[in-house]
Amino acid sequence: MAAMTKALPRRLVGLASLRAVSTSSMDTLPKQVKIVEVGPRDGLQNEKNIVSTPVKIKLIDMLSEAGLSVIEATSFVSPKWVPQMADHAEVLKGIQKFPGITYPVLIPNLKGFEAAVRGYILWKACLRAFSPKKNTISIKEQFQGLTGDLQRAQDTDLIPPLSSHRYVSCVLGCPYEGKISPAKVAEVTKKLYSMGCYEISLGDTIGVGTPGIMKDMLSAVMQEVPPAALAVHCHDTYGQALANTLMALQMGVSVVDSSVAGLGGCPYAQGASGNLATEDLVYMLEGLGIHTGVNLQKLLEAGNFICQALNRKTSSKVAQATCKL
Ligand SMILES: CC(C)(COP(=O)([O-])OP(=O)([O-])OC[C@H]1O[C@@H](n2cnc3c(N)ncnc32)[C@H](O)[C@@H]1OP(=O)([O-])[O-])[C@@H](O)C(=O)NCCC(=O)NCCSC(=O)C[C@@](C)(O)CC(=O)[O-]
Repeated sequence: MAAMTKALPRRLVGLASLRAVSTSSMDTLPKQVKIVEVGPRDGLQNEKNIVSTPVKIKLIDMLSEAGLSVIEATSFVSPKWVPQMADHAEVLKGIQKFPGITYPVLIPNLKGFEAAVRGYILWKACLRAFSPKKNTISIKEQFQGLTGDLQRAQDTDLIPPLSSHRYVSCVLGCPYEGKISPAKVAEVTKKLYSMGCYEISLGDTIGVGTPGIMKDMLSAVMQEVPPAALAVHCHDTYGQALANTLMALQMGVSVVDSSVAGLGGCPYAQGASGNLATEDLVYMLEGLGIHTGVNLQKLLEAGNFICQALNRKTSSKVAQATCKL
């Protein structure tokens, strides 16, 4: 505790007083959590005004300096649908590649993969459920497309089968279908796991879940897939993102997606608001004595930088609280 207090400026030392908590429900928490920072991609993709490439690069560099070990840098998607990500190649070229930090990119199809192989680091793909033209296709059809694309990409020898990280979206509620059965999420997740995905991120894309729904969903998924292969990705539409994430941590998940300043929202999911703010996640984890490797002060600076560039207020409660102190 002393080390953490020393590293924090005075206005953040309130953290230390939160660290003593140890109840039986907290005993199941992981000792270390890997935070996947999705701000530069999931966070910015929803911004109507195009953010300049140098600003994106500076943001990613600041996040790297804050100690985040995984930063989703951009996406190789259709610029027709998501113009904000059209500068993907320039962003990847411009960022400082810090040793030990990975900069995954989101790739929805073979076209994106082919565009990305020139300079990118990790294969990351999402189910194509949110394209306006594709939202009526069945999960079976999506799998047929994904299996074909993944196979063709692997045939190039550029990616090993196990380097695939995937998203399953709308796991706690869907803008088209409403309630989603935990058994269905388990079925889809199991299929991805059996295809060799090393990490499957379960997304509450529209942020409608509550901890009880998260618990039911994860209980079903964990019958099929080990917690070590799971991540959670919570949006904060109803203010439940942190509580839902805590439930997942208590159930053994140790990889969490979040976004600096709580930026974000899916352009194809009506009503979806920002992601869980990374600052709030780090504050909670440090308060619980869970190691993140993130310097909260530097993270707050990165959040401040991007909020100024976007001319908007942060959605992070921690950032709001500390700027008042
Ligand atoms: C879904 C697809 C791939 C279907 O792509 P498609 O099957 O080719 O169909 P399309 O009609 O949408 O294609 C439109 C045009 O885009 C081109 N195109 C197609 N793919 C690419 C590509 N990779 N790079 C560059 N161009 C591309 C394609 O060739 C075509 O060009 P045209 O023939 O009209 O000249 C496409 O519509 C697309 O890229 N849409 C955007 C998808 C996207 O970015 N969604 C948001 C990410 S999901 C998310 O944020 C949720 C998540 C992951 O964070 C977790 C959560 O919260 O749950």
